[in-house]
Amino acid sequence: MFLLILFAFLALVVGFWLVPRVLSRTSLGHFLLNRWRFFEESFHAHQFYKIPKFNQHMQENQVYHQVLTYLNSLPSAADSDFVNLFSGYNKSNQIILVIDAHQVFPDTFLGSRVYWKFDKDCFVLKMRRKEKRRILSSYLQHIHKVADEIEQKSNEVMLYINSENEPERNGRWISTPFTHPATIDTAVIDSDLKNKVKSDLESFLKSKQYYHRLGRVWKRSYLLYGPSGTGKSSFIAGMAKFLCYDIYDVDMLKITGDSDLKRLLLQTTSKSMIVVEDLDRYLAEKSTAVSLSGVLNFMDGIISCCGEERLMVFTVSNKDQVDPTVLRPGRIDVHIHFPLCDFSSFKNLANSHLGIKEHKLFPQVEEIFQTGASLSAAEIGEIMISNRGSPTRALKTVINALQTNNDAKTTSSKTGLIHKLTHNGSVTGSSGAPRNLSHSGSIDGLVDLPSKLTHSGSSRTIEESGDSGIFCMENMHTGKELKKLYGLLRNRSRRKESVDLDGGDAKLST
Ligand SMILES: Nc1ncnc2c1ncn2[C@@H]1O[C@H](COP(=O)(O)OP(=O)(O)OP(=O)(O)O)[C@@H](O)[C@H]1O
Ligand SMILES: [Mg+2]
Repeated sequence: MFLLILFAFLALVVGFWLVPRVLSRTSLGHFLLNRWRFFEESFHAHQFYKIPKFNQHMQENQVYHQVLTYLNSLPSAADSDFVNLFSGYNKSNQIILVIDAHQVFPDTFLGSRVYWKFDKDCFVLKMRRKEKRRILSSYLQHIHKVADEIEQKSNEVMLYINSENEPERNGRWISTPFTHPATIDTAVIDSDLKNKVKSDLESFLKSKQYYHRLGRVWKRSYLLYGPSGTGKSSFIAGMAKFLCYDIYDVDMLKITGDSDLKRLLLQTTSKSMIVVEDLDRYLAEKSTAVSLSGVLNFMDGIISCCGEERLMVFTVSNKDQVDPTVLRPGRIDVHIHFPLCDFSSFKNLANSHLGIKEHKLFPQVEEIFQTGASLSAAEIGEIMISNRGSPTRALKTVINALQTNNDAKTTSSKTGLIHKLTHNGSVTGSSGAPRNLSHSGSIDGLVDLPSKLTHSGSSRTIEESGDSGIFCMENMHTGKELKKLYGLLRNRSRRKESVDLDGGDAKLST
């Protein structure tokens, strides 16, 4: 009898305490649970919903994106057999879990169990047929809400670039998190101008009803114009971060024609910025397969209504050389001028780069600016970064570079060709058009139109310095050296062709 009681007691301990614990810690338990679920589920009739990544027009399906965000946040995603671990985009010490393909993710909503299966380009939702009327629509709304909240919290901006046109590829845009550190506030431009841009963007965000009442597409186009290295691209980054919009950076060289450009536009989403940099160069050189009319339709054609709440941003170095039809209101609503540095922007750069508000060399710098010398913020900024350990050396180098720029201008008025020292010490050549002397930065379309200003088209041309490679500014501090180099390069430039480096693609230009 005693043995029987002992045996019964042991059986109870094993049955109620040991077995569940062993099972919950072993893959056997996991296996049995899955089998049980499968068994139980097989008594119900199910409905399946497919959510493909792209629709029939190859546009990204927003529901797919939301489901992905939602599933990644579910505890069942972390518990699945395979999970991808990635480092955080903005915080490298953060680990992000991302679901893996071919896994099944159970979820419970309003007391019903549903299952998600994930394949590379498609999600499949499985739910009991008898429950679909009760939960489907509110479940999808729930996913939308949760995904929206997660995205708003993450504040993450994505950069999309267009790939080559490969028929077997689904969609042409390749995305990566956009982690550019520039903001509108870090741009060294007139602070009034910054505020005007910010309030223009803010009022755009609130204007959906207004645009629709007028029968207009809710979009706004910006033209950023000015010489190379004046901060146009960095400002675009700042605008995207300000709006929390994704950037679609259109590489016109990879587009095979007008209809290809339209297709690309169709594959963009709303709440985004479509960016075309150096538009003037593509149009002038005819280096893209897109025609002028293709560009005009892209900017303001009937197709531009697809995917509202959009900003289009174009950069050019010299807007006077762009066909006026490209610039008409509607195609371009706001013109922002990015001038070369003046003394005031130089002081802002000295403050941000060297941490100095005043210096005994400032009067000398001001004087040389007054003579008409000027360099881009990129050039002056780079000199300051290279010499940040010694503000005096940095200022002296800036003075020398400005002096050289001035000398070059004087010579160019005779020879018609300017050679100037760039930020990294290399020598640039640019067309000899006169540089403007207004440096305040201005915004047309919103306020005054600085149409009287003309700017030299300054494509960044780095001239090879022969055997020794590109000259480096860090090694040169005296005006004598700079002048010697300038003279040497002037002689060389008459004989040699130059290498045009732009966006990393080296291209010979003569
Ligand atoms: N106004 C500015 N304020 C702050 N930094 C600037 C400014 N202009 C240029 N820079 C700095 O110079 C570098 C080049 O700037 P950016 O690429 O934005 O110039 P860009 O006008 O787009 O030149 P490009 O026409 O050659 O593409 C960046 O590192 C940027 O931080
Ligand atoms: Mg740029």
